[in-house]
Amino acid sequence: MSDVTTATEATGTPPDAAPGATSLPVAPAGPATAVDVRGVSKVFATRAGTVTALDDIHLSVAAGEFVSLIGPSGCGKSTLLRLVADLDQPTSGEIAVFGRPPRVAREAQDYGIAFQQAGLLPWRSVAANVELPLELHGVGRRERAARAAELLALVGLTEFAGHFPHQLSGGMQQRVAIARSLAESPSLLLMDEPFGALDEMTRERMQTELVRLCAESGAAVVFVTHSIPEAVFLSQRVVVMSPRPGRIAQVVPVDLARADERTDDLREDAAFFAAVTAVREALHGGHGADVPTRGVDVR
Ligand SMILES: Nc1ncnc2c1ncn2[C@@H]1O[C@H](COP(=O)(O)OP(=O)(O)OP(=O)(O)O)[C@@H](O)[C@H]1O
Repeated sequence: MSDVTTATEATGTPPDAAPGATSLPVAPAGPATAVDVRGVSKVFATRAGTVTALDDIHLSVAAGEFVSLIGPSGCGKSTLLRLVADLDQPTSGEIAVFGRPPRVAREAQDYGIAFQQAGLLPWRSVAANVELPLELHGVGRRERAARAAELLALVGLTEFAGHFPHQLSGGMQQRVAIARSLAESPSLLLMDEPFGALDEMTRERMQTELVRLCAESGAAVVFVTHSIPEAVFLSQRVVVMSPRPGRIAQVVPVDLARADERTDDLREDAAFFAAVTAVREALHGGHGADVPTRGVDVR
């Protein structure tokens, strides 16, 4: 059974921005629920038969809330995110993004996307890739350039603005994709293992920056990860999924510091370790943390 009854009670208004932080436009006020998934199932037809990737998923993500999805490889995390992003359709059930069907939300560009594959346009420079969503929305050249410069500084790629994607490492390309997803200060970010290709130090820095940016801009985030500490550091709730057919096994609330106070010190905190343990136990279905779970990084 899906443990989602607490979903809509989630935190609403994000806290005030940290002093001295880079200022970003605040997402426009909208419906209190960013993502509403009701009884969603997804069955894929393959040559070998059917694969039930998701079974009766119920999940609500409040505006401004950070929710991570974690679970063993193949449990349907990416599929769920793709359905929310309107990259595929559910077999049954309903999804709403800020109260609208995913297709309408996609056309209105209600959300930014950063997926595993960076998906950059190879013929455009790094800066031009970051500017693309702004260009599509008719933002003027000067404003686009200023925004791209700000975002590239944020992801540590200022010196590479004029480079082309093939001249960057996989991790650097991923950072460009993250910068692009933030370009329009979306009210919702859909992120599928966006930090998977980064080295540990860059990854932690990006986590800290992301949590700060989201607190500041009021964006809700649905974040797929294989890392328990990453999920705990970033999230207000961690949704633990069970192996195929993907179901929500448990929703673990993370009661740590306010989002804009989640600094690196938190990673050493007893409350942080307690939350990591709670997620680990949920993943193992109460069987203890020494049972390996395929595809989940417990470090
Ligand atoms: N287009 C597709 N056609 C057929 N089966 C698919 C398709 N996409 C996903 N699946 C299957 O659906 C299940 C869920 O896949 P999904 O990629 O969502 O899992 P995941 O939890 O994101 O996995 P991982 O952690 O390894 O990235 C898997 O069994 C996968 O093989």
